[in-house]
Amino acid sequence: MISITEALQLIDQHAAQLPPQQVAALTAIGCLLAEEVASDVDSPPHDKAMMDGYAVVAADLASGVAELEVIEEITAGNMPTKAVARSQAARIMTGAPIPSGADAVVMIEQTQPLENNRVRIEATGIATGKNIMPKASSLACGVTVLPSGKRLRALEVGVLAEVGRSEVSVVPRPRVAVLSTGDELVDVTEKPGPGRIRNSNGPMLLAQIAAAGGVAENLGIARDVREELTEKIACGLEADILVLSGGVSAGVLDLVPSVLAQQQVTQVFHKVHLKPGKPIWFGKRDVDGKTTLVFGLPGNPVGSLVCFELFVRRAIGILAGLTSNELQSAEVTLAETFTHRGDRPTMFPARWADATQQTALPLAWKGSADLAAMASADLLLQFRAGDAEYRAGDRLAGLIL
Ligand SMILES: Nc1nc2c(c(=O)[nH]1)N[C@H]1C(S)=C(S)[C@@H](COP(=O)(O)OP(=O)(O)OC[C@H]3O[C@@H](n4cnc5c(N)ncnc54)[C@H](O)[C@@H]3O)O[C@H]1N2
Ligand code: MOO
Repeated sequence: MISITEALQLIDQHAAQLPPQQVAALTAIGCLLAEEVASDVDSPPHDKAMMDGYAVVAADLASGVAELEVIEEITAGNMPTKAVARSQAARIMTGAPIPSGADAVVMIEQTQPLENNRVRIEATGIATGKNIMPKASSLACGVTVLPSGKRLRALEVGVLAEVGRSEVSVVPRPRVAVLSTGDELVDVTEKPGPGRIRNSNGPMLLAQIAAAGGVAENLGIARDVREELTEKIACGLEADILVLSGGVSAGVLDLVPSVLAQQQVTQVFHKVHLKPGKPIWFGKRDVDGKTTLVFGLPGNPVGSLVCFELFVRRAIGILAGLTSNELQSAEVTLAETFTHRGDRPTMFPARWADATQQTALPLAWKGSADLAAMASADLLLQFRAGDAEYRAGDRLAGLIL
């Protein structure tokens, strides 16, 4: 059986960044930019008023007081039609182009309208450039605004819009299909009959995929029947990653590994020295230039959750172009003494013990099938194999949920 570290190394070896795709900028939040984006405009496109007021010749305000002739009104979106000469002013709104001849803007609050298109201004410190943003001072046409490799946030979508880009080339979100297997499973909408339980792993995995930046595809439930599994797995192999839940340990109905082998999925590893999640299966299919990574997650809900957070999330990250920095796990401090018993390294649910999320406390937890207790968990703490007493202040690897 391999270790968690070896399993992660194998995933790193077999997962590769997806080829870039042109997508709508609005759908690209969280994606890695796969091109250099340059501006096709100057920003601002003209010397622009930064205040509502009057465009003036600064020299007219040298004494701090002036009465000027108002020659026109310029609103944002319109071009001036007249030049401003000495002793003249143009009424101007924020964002509007500065008329030729004017070299400063006086705020409306420092002015008083007079009869016959005249204005009185009382304002000190009106020098050339006052309240004007020069053309192209934010961005010049042709200049790179976003480098390739930048992760897109909402603000980058704004920058893309400013430079006329509604579509952009990015490393796309991986498509991840989920198939829950097991005769005992009923859909969330059904009341389970005798011997049956609801399929909680399916919806949980779909939600985990979305949270990890993947595009989730629901393949529903497959019975432990070879034909049904074969058909649904074939469908799932169209995705970038296929995640199966259940049927990977050693039960009589655990058909998943053999159905995968039939469909040209090659096993990379089966079973990791880990609790919960030991029976995890990982493989890869390379057919006609199309690669699909396949994870068979243990059916026990916490095993499924943990294996997703440890392994599938990492694979999604690599396909989406995350850097090794972004893939790193956190280190946290144990808040109280804790004795851990077990023969496998264990991902143990814990909650934050302080508001600054520095120290953590393990929860009361009944093991791999106890999903309900997980609802109080903020993170998973990694304890090593073997019985050991940990002290308050000990540093442990933590996986934040
Ligand atoms: N002889 C062995 N038996 C088992 C081993 C082993 O190594 N040798 N490993 C144990 C461990 S650890 C786990 S975890 C489970 C994993 O088994 P499978 O992945 O084959 O999963 P199933 O047997 O189908 O189910 C296990 C458990 O989880 C429940 N389940 C399954 N799917 C769902 C779902 N979608 N939603 C909610 N709950 C689900 C299922 O009813 C079972 O109770 O094997 C141990 N046995
Ligand atoms: O390792 Mo299994 O996932 O306990 O329960």
